[in-house]
Amino acid sequence: MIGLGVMGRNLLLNMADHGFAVIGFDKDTEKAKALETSASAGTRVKGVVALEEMISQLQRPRRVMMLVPAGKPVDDVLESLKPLLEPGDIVIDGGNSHYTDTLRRVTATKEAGFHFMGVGVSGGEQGARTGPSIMPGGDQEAYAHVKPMLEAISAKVDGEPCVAYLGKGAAGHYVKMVHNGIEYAIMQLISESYRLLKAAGLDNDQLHEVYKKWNEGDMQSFLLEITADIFLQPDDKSGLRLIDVISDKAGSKGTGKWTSQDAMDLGVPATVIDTAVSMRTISAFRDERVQAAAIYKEPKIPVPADQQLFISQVQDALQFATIICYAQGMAMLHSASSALDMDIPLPQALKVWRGGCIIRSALLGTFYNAMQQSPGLPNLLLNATVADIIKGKEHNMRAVIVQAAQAGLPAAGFMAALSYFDAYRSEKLPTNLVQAQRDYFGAHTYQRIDMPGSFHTSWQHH
Ligand SMILES: NC(=O)C1=CN([C@@H]2O[C@H](COP(=O)(O)OP(=O)(O)OC[C@H]3O[C@@H](n4cnc5c(N)ncnc54)[C@H](OP(=O)(O)O)[C@@H]3O)[C@@H](O)[C@H]2O)C=CC1
Ligand SMILES: O=C(CO)[C@H](O)[C@H](O)COP(=O)(O)O
Repeated sequence: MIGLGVMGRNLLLNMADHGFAVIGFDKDTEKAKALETSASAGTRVKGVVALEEMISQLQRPRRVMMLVPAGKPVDDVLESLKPLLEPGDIVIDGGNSHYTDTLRRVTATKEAGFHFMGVGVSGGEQGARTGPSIMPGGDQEAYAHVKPMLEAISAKVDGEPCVAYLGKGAAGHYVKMVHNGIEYAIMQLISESYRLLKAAGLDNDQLHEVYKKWNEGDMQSFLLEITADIFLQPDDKSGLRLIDVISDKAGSKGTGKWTSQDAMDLGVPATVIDTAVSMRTISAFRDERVQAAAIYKEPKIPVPADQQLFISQVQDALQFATIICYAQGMAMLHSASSALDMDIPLPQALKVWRGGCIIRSALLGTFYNAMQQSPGLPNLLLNATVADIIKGKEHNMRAVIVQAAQAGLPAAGFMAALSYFDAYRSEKLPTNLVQAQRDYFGAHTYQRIDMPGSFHTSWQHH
């Protein structure tokens, strides 16, 4: 393992726990030593400070994994490995690399004679240590060599490993990118639900109870579970709850933005993901928001007095919108699979996400069944079971948006989800007017509903 940070160190110790003899490389002697001291008793873990020493001790074909920051560090590691590797050796990039970088590296390393695989890993620190969700793609021959180990260290759901071969080329990193886009979107929706519930008067203890209860039902998910926990965390510096002293400026490393950018390139609407990315961006404009808050006062319409009813409406709205996030992400994978020649097995991607990863949720079982029934399904919203859930939540979704809009509470993610739904389920959209406008000013032509072909009109000024 190259890169003994949060993910690399924990994943390596996980491998050791499953009986594999492992070596970790770090330039820093202390970090290399710390790896050995943190290993479980009886495991075979070695920390080294020279890459040559690590490579020379590996069995052939050598299996080298890196978990370093995306971008230049991955290229640097590859450069330093090149003179040390032999034909047939396997290099795995387990980080959040952009899939186009992975494609470039696959080609470059093939010329050098060794295998390069992009493998998405999700689960954070704890998941890496005890069982992450793993998304491999690319070279099938190389995958056969690492499959037993990846299956051993992955999370398990109903005894099945949360790892599967997810397609050609950079499919592993592509699926991980979309996973992160969905992650951004669901986190945004949960944060909006938090804002709405706070406006209805809930304190941190009540918020904890609400999210805990939601997490016990059919909405069960990792993100709801940690959300419930967050409201109870005390702050040792202020004596307040930690959530109340955390700045509202949210950071990001880019995978959500990449998902949105790629959705645009593919021509697949991923509006909740786009909104989540934009909302993180607007969160960074703190100074301007403070100025704007002084100019534009919140409307004086409170959210309704019936707190229990409102909580149940928000619960339904959150589930409705969360389903839309998965539907948009899966529609993207459906399209990318053929457009980018990756042959992504969509049911397998859902199966891999059922455990270990940040977006794991009880809903994944329903989605997996939907995709198993019809693997070519372009959108989860077209599945009958999913449609029944959506129809059951639709009324409350609308009710929450009306109340959020009247109270002046930001709920862009919820609104994006409903707007997408309303457009997707519309047999007729008003975009006939857009076509007329394009032809009017730019002679871009239009199609008619009553006969085939392209038409242009010399539009009259009236
Ligand atoms: N943290 C998370 O929850 C998740 C992270 N990821 C992805 O996994 C990758 C690693 O993330 P994470 O473990 O959190 O990051 P960390 O910053 O914790 O660790 C990165 C490690 O890479 C090492 N490193 C950096 N540059 C080089 C280099 N050129 N050569 C050798 N080693 C290098 C660092 O060493 P040093 O400290 O000495 O510089 C450090 O040990 C990233 O791509 C990240 O996006 C994926 C899933 C979840
Ligand atoms: O890949 C992950 C989880 O699946 C990482 O935690 C990722 O870094 C989160 O993205 P960001 O830092 O942009 O919020």
